[in-house]
Amino acid sequence: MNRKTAIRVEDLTVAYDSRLILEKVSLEVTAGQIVGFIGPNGAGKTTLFRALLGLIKPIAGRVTFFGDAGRPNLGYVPQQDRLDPLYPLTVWEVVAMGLYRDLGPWERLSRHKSKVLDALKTVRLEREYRRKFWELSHGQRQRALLARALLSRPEILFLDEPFSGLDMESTTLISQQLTRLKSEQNLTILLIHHDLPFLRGWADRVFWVDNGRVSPLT
Ligand SMILES: Nc1ncnc2c1ncn2[C@@H]1O[C@H](COP(=O)(O)OP(=O)(O)OP(=O)(O)O)[C@@H](O)[C@H]1O
Repeated sequence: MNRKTAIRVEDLTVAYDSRLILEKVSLEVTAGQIVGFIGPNGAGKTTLFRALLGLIKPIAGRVTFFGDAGRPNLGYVPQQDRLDPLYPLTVWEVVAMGLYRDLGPWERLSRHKSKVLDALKTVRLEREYRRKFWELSHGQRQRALLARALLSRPEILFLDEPFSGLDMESTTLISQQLTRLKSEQNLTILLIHHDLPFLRGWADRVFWVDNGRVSPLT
């Protein structure tokens, strides 16, 4: 494996209680690629992402990043329905959370205003920043969550159904931004999406998740 392999998964097995969800999954993701995951509801796509992110402990197997260089900075945009709807934060505050990892203990967020503003501009939300996050449309919220993830400068970005419920305009905006980040910053992007023709046309590779297995479609 060389630096060009962003993620290497070997014989990954994940279970909830005693129920096997993923069984001996092996795959590789090349750095700087957009990789789609598709499969039936409940097949284990989110579980795969959570295991790769280190949020669930697998019962067996190994995940290595960039030739075993330790855990890189991983960005994650979960499905919106898994967020806490009571969050009373503004759009600005939600996006600025992407900076927390970089801030020193006494450093003030206000020093980084321009970074937050740039991130908001990337997803065309610069005029919405004072609004409450939960007052935004679904598509605008998705864009804010992407801006938050990008602000943390991930080396690998995981997106769980980033286009679900989005209109054409937001889908096009987000997919164009992701393609740009891939080309300009060699960002590795993994996403779950249910539209196979779209994935075939846009992603570099597509994996099918079903029956505990993950197999390449393209
Ligand atoms: N925390 C949990 N505890 C127990 N079972 C779980 C947990 N999370 C998910 N599951 C179960 O594991 C299976 C895989 O769920 P997962 O969310 O990974 O599927 P998915 O492919 O992402 O589905 P969808 O396309 O519907 O989002 C499902 O049967 C689900 O009910």
